[in-house]
Amino acid sequence: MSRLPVNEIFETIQGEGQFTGMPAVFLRLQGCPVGCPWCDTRHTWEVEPEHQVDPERIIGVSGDRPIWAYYDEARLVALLTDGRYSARHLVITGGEPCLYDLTELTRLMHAAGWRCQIETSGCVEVRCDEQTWVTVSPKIGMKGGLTVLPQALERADEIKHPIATERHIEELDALLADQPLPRHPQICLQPISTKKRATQLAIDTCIKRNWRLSVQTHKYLEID
Ligand SMILES: C[S@@+](CC[C@H](N)C(=O)[O-])C[C@H]1O[C@@H](n2cnc3c(N)ncnc32)[C@H](O)[C@@H]1O
Ligand SMILES: Nc1nc2[nH]cc(C(=O)O)c2c(=O)[nH]1
Ligand code: SF4
Ligand SMILES: [Mg+2]
Repeated sequence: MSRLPVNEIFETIQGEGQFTGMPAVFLRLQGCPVGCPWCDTRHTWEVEPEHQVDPERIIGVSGDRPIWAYYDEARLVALLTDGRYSARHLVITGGEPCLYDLTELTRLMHAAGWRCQIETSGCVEVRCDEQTWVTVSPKIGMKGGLTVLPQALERADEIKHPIATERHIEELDALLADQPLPRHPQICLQPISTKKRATQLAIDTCIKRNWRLSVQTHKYLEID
């Protein structure tokens, strides 16, 4: 068992990537050292002792707050499987969820009949059950000084790249040039912050390359 700092747990529709449209429970873990300038969850970056709260406080209420509570795997699995949720798809996101070893949590959730998906930058080693769907959103040259690891790209079931300019596409090409991808991940482009120009560039590039478009549908729908 280990202690995981949890920022929020809420049920919604997966808004991004290949599982777009899937009812899902989101488990957002606190802490991220990567430092993307356009990050839409900056409140998850720091794990500040003064922002620790009681575990009950972070359930079912979604919001951009830097609070977090410790949960161990047994308590999380008990909560997620006690009948309050209809979804059977768990999205583990953050912050950077792979700062933590997710092997036990994903193993227990698969044993309970759920599908697990991890959303990760790929900048730290991915530790999870073999059956887990891993979405790597590679981060290159961000201000935290980390960069995406070959281990994460090799584990990827999906590569979902946030883009705003041609440079982001060139960076992805360079990253994937000699990289083995044994799981043959689908490559998706995701426009940064639903910006019009970024979206048009993503559409044009996806058509040209036969890649997949991932728009953040929850932002258009104004849901969590
Ligand atoms: C908030 S991150 C958390 C998980 C992990 N740290 C990561 O970056 O994959 C979840 C997803 O949102 C994407 N994302 C974050 N901010 C975004 C933005 N402003 N526009 C588009 N995608 C964004 C990330 O690239 C990632 O795919
Ligand atoms: N609906 C919804 N879908 C999402 N897909 C990835 C998200 C994330 O923040 O990791 C996210 C999110 O925050 N909300
Ligand atoms: S890696 Fe993910 S959580 Fe961390 S700063 Fe980048 S988008 Fe935000
Ligand atoms: Mg989000």
